[in-house]
Amino acid sequence: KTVAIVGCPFRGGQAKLGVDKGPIHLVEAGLPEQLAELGWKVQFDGHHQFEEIPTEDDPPIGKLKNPRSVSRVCQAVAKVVGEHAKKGQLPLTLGGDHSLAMGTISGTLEKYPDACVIWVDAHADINTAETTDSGNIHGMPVSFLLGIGPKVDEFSWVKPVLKPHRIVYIGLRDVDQGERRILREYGIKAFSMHEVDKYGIGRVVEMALDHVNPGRKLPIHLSFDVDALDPTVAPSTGTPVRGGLTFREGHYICEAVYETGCLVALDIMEVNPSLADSESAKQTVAVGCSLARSALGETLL
Ligand SMILES: CN[C@](CCCC[B-](O)(O)O)(CCN1CCCCC1)C(=O)O
Ligand SMILES: [Mn+2]
Ligand SMILES: [Mn+2]
Ligand SMILES: [Mn+2]
Repeated sequence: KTVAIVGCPFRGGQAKLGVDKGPIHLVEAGLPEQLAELGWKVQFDGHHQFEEIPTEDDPPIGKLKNPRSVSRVCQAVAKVVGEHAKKGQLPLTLGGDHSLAMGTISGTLEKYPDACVIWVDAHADINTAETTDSGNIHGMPVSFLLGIGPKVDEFSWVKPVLKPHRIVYIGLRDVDQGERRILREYGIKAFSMHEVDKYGIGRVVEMALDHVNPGRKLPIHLSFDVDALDPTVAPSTGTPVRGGLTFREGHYICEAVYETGCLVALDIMEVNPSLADSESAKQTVAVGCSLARSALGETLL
């Protein structure tokens, strides 16, 4: 089986410099070789070069920042991920900020329209053009994929391919008021850190899978934002929030998803190697690599 590494050095969905260097550091840390070690055929045709749209040519649309750049890059990513999936490969997208998931999930659902999404994150990333306060599109990809909120012409290429009952969240602990309303209104299932504490990660993952993939028959797209982990575990990321998943809880999710045999696509997002001292940056990159390995079959015994 082939894993196709899609390196996406992109930071337009948010304001901090450095998250575009995430893919470069993950690859330099040896991720391709580590996956080959696991028995995967690894295809990595170099990081994708996205031509930058100069900021003066990409003024905000309403509150949305860098809209044209985000849209263009995500559309390119959707094509690339879709192509790899159609070739029967498993696309592993390395971010870059989480706005990229608009592209990756669009690509996956083109090949696997029934795929379900497991979204591991401190945040719901479901703000609409109306509810966002930051205008940072990395806080919005899920709303575009669901086709909810006011239409934004720039993003008309994003089709409403995702259904509310086909996504489940694990790790939420920083959800805006507008997002809480949307989660309730659309009946979207979310296991926050409260549920992780209450039931334990094993039960939470089982309940999450039972919700989106009851017979374990549907393909799974796992979109992992490293800020789901506690900042002591993954410090070098743009929007850290205390009270997150332990190293083991994060890896358990990946191991359990792999065990279903349903994984068809994986995103490792929001690794920003420039936000902390080099030790913490290295630690965060190493965690990104080990999460990917666990989701792709690495076991402890
Ligand atoms: C919770 N929503 C935030 C963060 C989105 C994080 C995106 B991710 O990809 O890293 O998950 C924060 C919105 N504001 C809340 C009030 C204080 C300032 C930030 C947003 O900008 O929409
Ligand atoms: Mn490629
Ligand atoms: Mn996110
Ligand atoms: Mn997040």
